[in-house]
Amino acid sequence: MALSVPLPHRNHSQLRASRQQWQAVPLGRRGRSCYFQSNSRSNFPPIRAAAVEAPTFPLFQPLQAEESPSELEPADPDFYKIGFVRSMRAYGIEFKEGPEGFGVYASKDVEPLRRARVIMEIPLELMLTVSKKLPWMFFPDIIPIGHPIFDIINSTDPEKDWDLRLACLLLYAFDKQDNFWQLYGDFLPSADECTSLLLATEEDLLELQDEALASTMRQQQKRALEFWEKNWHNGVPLKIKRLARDPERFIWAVSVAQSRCIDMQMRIGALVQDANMLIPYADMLNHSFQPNCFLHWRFKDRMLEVMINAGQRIKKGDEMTINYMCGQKNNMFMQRYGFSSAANPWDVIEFSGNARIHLESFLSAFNISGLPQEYYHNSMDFCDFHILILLACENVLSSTCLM
Ligand SMILES: C[S@@+](CC[C@H](N)C(=O)[O-])C[C@H]1O[C@@H](n2cnc3c(N)ncnc32)[C@H](O)[C@@H]1O
Repeated sequence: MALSVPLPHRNHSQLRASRQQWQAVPLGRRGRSCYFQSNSRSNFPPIRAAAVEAPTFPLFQPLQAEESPSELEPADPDFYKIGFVRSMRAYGIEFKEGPEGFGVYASKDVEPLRRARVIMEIPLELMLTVSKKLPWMFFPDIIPIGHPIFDIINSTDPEKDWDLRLACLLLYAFDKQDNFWQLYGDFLPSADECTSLLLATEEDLLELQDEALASTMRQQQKRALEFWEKNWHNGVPLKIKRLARDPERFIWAVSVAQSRCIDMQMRIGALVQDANMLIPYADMLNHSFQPNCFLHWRFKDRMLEVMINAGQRIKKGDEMTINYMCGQKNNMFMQRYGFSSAANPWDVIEFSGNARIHLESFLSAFNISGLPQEYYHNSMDFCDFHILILLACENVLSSTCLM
């Protein structure tokens, strides 16, 4: 898809206003402190595009400054407590909430080590897991045999409907007495806080100014709505009805599934299965194209570990991040997570003209002493414009250029 980066500028205040209808969904982040009450929920822009106004040539604009630590609020102590009593462990990190929702931050300096270092341990029992292929396997096995939610899950398309299955499991977990997710659900973003475009109104979608993306999202909304209508009709038993009394609740659950699911392999006995997982606490890690952390299974102890990349120096207050999707353009990030990034190295500007930029001038502006051979145009003095745009991204500069 010939999508340019950044995505077109959007008017967030208009978007917020048009999202009010979704606020009826009951779940919301518990213990939201005075900071948020006084600043209102509109601290969460509903849809985040990478775009900022770009009146001048974007190559020479500095990247936007990081969120200032002073805007972050510590997570409610209950957020830790509910996990700690179930053997979730966190080392040298803290969870904080800011205008862009929750994130994970270093609570102390970390010197670079030759080996990766653990910052979170999350027991398998706390995760919600559905195998990717038939026969559907759930872990933990919370659905009793014969429960009608299993028939609903069974009616999904094995190839395409992973998000609907996970949403059903999540809604079931919220309803199950004493299930961990009843407590953890209080810390998930509510419908007006969630950036997923599944929750966007038609007005929001029109403002995307990306007809292909808007049309994909309309189809996804229709698919989720039709699924709810088919399975939550008047005749269903109360134990199904109460899981999602209205379509908004179901579509919210699908958006949580889409924006928080991690695809991993899990091992049950000798069997290794591809699975879709909702992993509490690890799902508070935000995305970066230059992540300082990664996820790692310790099968023996049925633990998922979040680890700091080997050799990484981390300063107290730094955000810990993982890479959600490698090699995907911004339209995919918007579709799945509701944000895009000007720093996405996989999004190139399609440039159809034959303009070239004088290489010497460009290189000296960036203090670069040379480029790999394949980046040069026919003549050694000029370089394609789109290559220069790419090189302006920090990622590419650090990995390809001889600075
Ligand atoms: C897995 S959750 C991460 C935790 C999330 N911040 C929260 O408050 O629950 C993914 C969501 O976080 C937000 N997010 C993560 N990384 C981001 C980034 N680099 N830029 C903007 N939003 C991001 C988006 O709303 C995305 O849908």
